[in-house]
Amino acid sequence: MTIKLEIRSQHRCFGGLQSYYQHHSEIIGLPMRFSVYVPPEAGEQRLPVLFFLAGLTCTEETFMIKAGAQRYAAELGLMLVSMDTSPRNTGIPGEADDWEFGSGAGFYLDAIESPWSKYFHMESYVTQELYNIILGQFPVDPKSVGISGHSMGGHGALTLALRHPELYQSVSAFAPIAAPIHCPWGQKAFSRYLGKSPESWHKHDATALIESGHRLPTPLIDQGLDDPFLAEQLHPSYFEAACQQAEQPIILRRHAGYDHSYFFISTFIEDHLRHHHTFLTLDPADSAG
Ligand SMILES: N[C@@H](CCC(=O)N[C@@H](CSC=O)C(=O)NCC(=O)O)C(=O)O
Repeated sequence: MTIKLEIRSQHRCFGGLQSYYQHHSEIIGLPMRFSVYVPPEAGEQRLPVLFFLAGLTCTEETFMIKAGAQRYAAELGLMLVSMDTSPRNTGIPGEADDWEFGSGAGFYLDAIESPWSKYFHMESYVTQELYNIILGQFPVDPKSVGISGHSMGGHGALTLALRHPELYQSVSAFAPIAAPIHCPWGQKAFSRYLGKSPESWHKHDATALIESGHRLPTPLIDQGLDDPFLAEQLHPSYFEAACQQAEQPIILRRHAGYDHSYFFISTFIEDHLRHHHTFLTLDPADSAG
C-alpha cells in the first residue's frame, strides 16, 4: 500500500536531496514527520539505507541538521532516514511538561500503560510503518538496512536491532542509554510506558536482551568520557560486560574530552557511516561460513 506523503521541504545537499515529510500514521493515529537524505547515485540503483534514531528533545530535523552526515552519505551512496522522537499533540494532559518523558521522549517502544498506550507506539512505527514506507517508496535495497542512534536513540538502535534481527544488517550507537532499567531516564520512562512488570522492562533493555540470548551484528559504539550523562544515565560498561560474557562481538570506543553533544557525534559520524556501509555492502558469499 502506498502511503500519501506530504513534502514539507526539499534541499539540494552534496549533490543529493534532503527532504522532510509528514504523513498520517496508522500506527500512531496522528501525523508523524520524518526526514530522508537521498544521495546523488540514486536512479535505477537500489541503495543501502541507515535509520538514525535521535535522542531526548530531538525531532526529525536534529540529526540531519547537526551531524554533518550527508557529505559522507553522498560519497558512500548511503541513504539516511531520521524520524521524530515521539507522537506530538496527543491531547494527553502534561505530555510536553517534562523533557525526559512524553513529547520528544518516546523511547522507541510501544507503551502498554494508559494513557500513553493510545498513541505512543514508536517501536511499531519505526520497525513497521516507517520501515515499509522507506523500503516501498524509496530506492532502497531491502537487504541492506542499518540502524543507529544517539542516547535515547542509541538505546532504540540497540534494542530494535536485538528485538528485530531480521530487519537490520548493521548497527551503531553514540552514547546509548545502554542499560535503561538501571538509570533514572529509563526508570521514569519504563514505569510510565510499561508499568511495573520486570519482564516488560527487560524486553526493552539492551543489556538484559544480550543476557537473555539476543544477538546483533557487531555494533560500533562511541562514548565521550566528558559526557555529563555518562555516570548516571548511560552505563556502556554494563552492556560491554554482558557482551563479553555472551561472546557477542562489540566495538566500544571511549574518547577523552568529548561530551554528549552533536559536536561529539559530528566528529565520529564518518566512522559510523563507513561501518554501516561495510556491513551493508558485504557480499553474502564473503560472510558465509
Ligand atoms: N534539554 C536538556 C538536554 C537534552 C539533551 O541533551 N538532549 C540530547 C539527547 S539526550 C538523550 O537522549 C540531544 O541530542 N539534544 C539535541 C541537541 O541538539 O543537542 C537540558 O536542558 O539539559
